[in-house]
Amino acid sequence: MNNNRIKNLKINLLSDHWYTLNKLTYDYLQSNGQWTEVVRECYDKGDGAVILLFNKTKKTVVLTKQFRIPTFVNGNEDGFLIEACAGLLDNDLPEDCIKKEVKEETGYKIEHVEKVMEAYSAPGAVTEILHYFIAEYTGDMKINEGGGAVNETEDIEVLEMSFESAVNMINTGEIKDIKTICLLQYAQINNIFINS
Ligand SMILES: Nc1nc2c(ncn2[C@@H]2O[C@H](COP(=O)(O)OP(=O)(O)O[C@H]3O[C@H](CO)[C@@H](O)[C@H](O)[C@@H]3O)[C@@H](O)[C@H]2O)c(=O)[nH]1
Ligand SMILES: [Mg+2]
Repeated sequence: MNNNRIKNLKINLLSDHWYTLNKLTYDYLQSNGQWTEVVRECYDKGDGAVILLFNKTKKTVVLTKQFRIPTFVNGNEDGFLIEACAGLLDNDLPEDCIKKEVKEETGYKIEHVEKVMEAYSAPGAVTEILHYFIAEYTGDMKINEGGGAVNETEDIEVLEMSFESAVNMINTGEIKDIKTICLLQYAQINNIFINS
């Protein structure tokens, strides 16, 4: 951390029941030359990784569907969200984390992943940086049903659909998850079904 426009950073813990919510107080040097005290709440749930699994021959992708309570209390009628497979890093490297999540959530055992970008998920309030990957999958890589880690009470449906329908679901609003939209649009822009 290195920025001569902030000083006196104080961190006060508000909650650490599961992840960590802190209140950060700091002095910020505005562009007009004045120092002002700023208070911001900052939610630290760790960093994560996400992946778009795609099959070039079938022109399909594998996505997941699960209940997401924050969306249920904010306009998502049944609370179920279609997402690219993703997980929290815990203490793993992003590449190791995403291979583990793919196996747990979708049942595919993948060896090769390609990192395509990193991005902050919600920089005004959440610390998370997300590592974005793509990888090819084939039927013979399927080693179990997926569905998520039982001991974490995950209940994940695995969806395989054409890339075209997935992209169309962004337009219809059936896909409304930012990391998933980013990856599908990355795939479109970079023609991954043709080039990679
Ligand atoms: N008991 C309890 N369990 C929790 C809580 N919050 C999360 N969990 C559990 O922690 C596990 C997290 O599962 P992962 O697959 O590792 O993460 P994820 O929820 O899919 O998160 C991914 O998507 C997020 C949303 O887009 C990303 O923010 C995140 O970085 C990651 O990519 C799940 O079993 C979930 O039930 C909580 O407050 N209490
Ligand atoms: Mg997950």
